[in-house]
Amino acid sequence: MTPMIRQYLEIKNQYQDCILLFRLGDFYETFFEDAKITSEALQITLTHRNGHPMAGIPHHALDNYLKKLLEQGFKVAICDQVEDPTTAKGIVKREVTKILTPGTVVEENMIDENNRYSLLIYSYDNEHFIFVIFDFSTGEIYIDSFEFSENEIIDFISSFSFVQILLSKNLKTLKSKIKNIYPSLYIEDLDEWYFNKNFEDVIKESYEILDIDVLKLNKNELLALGAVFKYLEITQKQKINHFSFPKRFKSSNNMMLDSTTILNLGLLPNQENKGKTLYDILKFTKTSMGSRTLQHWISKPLIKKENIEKRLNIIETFRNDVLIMEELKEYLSSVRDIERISSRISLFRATPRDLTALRISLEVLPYINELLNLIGLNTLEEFNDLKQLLSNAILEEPTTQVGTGKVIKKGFNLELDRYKKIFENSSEILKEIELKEKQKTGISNLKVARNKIYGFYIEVTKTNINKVPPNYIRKQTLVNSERFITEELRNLEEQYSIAEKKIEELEKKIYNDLIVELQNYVKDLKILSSKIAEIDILRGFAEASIKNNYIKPQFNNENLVIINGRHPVVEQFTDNFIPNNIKLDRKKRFVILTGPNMSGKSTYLRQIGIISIMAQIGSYVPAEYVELPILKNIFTRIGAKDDVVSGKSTFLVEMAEVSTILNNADENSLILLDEVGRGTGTIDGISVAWATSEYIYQVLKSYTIFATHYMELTMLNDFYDGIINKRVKVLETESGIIFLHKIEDGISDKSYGIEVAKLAGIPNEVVLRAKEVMNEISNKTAFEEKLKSMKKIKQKKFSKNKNQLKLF
Ligand SMILES: Nc1ncnc2c1ncn2[C@@H]1O[C@H](COP(=O)(O)OP(=O)(O)OP(=O)(O)O)[C@@H](O)[C@H]1O
Repeated sequence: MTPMIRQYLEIKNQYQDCILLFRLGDFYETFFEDAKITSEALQITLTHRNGHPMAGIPHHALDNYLKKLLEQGFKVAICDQVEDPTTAKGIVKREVTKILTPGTVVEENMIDENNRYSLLIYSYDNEHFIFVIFDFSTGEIYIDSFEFSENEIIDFISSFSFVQILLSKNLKTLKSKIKNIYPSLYIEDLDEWYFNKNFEDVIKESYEILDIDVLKLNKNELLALGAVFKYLEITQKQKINHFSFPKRFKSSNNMMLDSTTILNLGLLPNQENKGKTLYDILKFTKTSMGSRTLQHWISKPLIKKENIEKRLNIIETFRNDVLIMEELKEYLSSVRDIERISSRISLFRATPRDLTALRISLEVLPYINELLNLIGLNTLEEFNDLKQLLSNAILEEPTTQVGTGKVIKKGFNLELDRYKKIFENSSEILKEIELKEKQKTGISNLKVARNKIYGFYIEVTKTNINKVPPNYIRKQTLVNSERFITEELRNLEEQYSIAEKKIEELEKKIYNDLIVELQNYVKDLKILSSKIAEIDILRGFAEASIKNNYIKPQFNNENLVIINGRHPVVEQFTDNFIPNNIKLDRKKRFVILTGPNMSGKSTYLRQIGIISIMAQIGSYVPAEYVELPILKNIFTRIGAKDDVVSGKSTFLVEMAEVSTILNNADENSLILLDEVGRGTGTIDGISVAWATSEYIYQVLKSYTIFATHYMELTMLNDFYDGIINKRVKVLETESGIIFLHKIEDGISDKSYGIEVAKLAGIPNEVVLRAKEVMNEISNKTAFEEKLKSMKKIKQKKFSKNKNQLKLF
């Protein structure tokens, strides 16, 4: 075994769960089992060295390959040479300098603008769970305690696109469940010691605070938070200082929408609905910070009137000055991802290009401020010192490689400038020597040049070789020429290589010192980022409101009124969208909506939910007039979906969703129900739907829209004044039915199922036969009898069980 392989094995032994990329010359090599895995994962050649399997990637292409390895769920350790190979005695010293997992990538070329959330789950008893969600690339962190079942945890996971999950080691069954459902998601379990020792110190150091009480977390939450920082310190091999204080999921300032509602209402994009969500419609943002924050805003609408109105008023200000709004858009387009750049500064991972991007971003701030000033909005801090520092220190277009002398600007460090000067007139020196040698030797095509490997040389073509003087020392033979060196060139070379080394050393040191200085600005830069995000989003809301003809909503305690409301997404994809109204108040608060399939019930239902959410994130809304109560929550039960993965039937999923609603909604909630009870037999279905409606109406007193095919439910109106019936208008013509998509008071007289089947292209013979069958089995008198018997059901009085578990 060679000493190098021995060194490799020693290091690999400490990083057994990682693919170890071992720096060897210009390559990162993998050996043994790692080589087999990497060659397959990266589609690179598997070779052999002294009989050992080996596969390598060129060092300059590292990021590219790393990205692929991380996407496939590997943990990667980068092992670098930590001393200069030219001066090393014996084998070069190597150390692991970085461990990467999908949740710890921050490099600009490896990630897109979206958040990269990791989730840590900690439980001391398998009943109480602490969740920490963090984005290492931006420094955001959220924490809270939940009493979830494993299935609820899985639901929670499915509502976020996590890039990595960390679990305390005792959660074995949960780990295998998650692994089964998300085989390519990166999951790691953490030993017990992560959660029991030194948590206070690591948290205090990370936040630079003296007292952890300021975080207002309980002991178990602190343990979980401590584990996150320990994990990051160990993998990143450095202190972690760029996180903001943890926020709670459950906040008195925000509505917490559950994953079902986000999905049902099409609020945020996922693989299937990309381009057709509320986010896509409202995304007029120009900065990455704005786009990410917009997603947060949508998933957590505000519940305090003054906060909502503050946003709406800023939109109004922008709308009043469209020119300023447009100009601001241009400036915002030049603002780069300051939030992530500052994270990278804090982690010593900022590239020279990051610093240029930061400078360019800061340079537009005065222009942005000028505009904000003109319309009376708060201006941003301009960071003049920082801007000056960056502009003095970094070249306009630096290279990515620090140490090449092409990063630090002239004038920033005199010593560096002195060494760089040697190279400045090198081409003239070469020309001088060349001329001198030509004259001396009489070789007219003699060339003097320098390259990285051989240094200075004199090149003479083979035809002139007999004219070469004796002081020329042969260095290299090429096909048509020979290269020589002289004493003079050798001395020069020495000077140059000393200068080159010095430049490398100095530039790296200067750059590093600069980063340390820039770290002082990170906290304030994060505040700047969030302010820019806010301006960016609100400017975008203003633009969206003009482009799509939205109006400013109003708020009150009683009425939910939408006049000529539209579905903001469907209207974009429909030629002639028909607007609709709704008028509810604290008394008339429950709508039973009937109408054929495809007539527009779901669209109507959803548009009421979406308009409420738009209003509460502070956006203008698609309608002619909107007056809303401030909702504390929105619950939805829409569409039938099987949960194949956890083996639950459609009906069970549906009932679980209804149960969450019944346990959590109240008079400040909006409930949207579409076809509850459909997954079971008709009689059961009607009964469950009936009882559910009564409970919501009497006990919860939530604003509710219930779309249904069960005509029987329209009878609820006979029992309760506040339950009203609405239907979708349908035009019957000779050639079939036409959906008018207009919602009006009343009960749908027919379900038009056969007409819809015809529209869908069911063969005519089948349609005709269905009509025959229907005439046989539908018996009008029987239906009327059934309705009468419904009237005999006694009005049930419910009382609320106060001890219900609240999820959010
Ligand atoms: N107000 C409207 N104006 C114009 N077109 C509409 C409107 N509402 C719905 N539509 C069109 O009708 C289609 C069906 O609407 P939707 O899914 O809401 O019907 P539905 O009654 O809920 O049907 P199902 O009961 O089968 O779920 C939509 O995709 C849309 O193209």
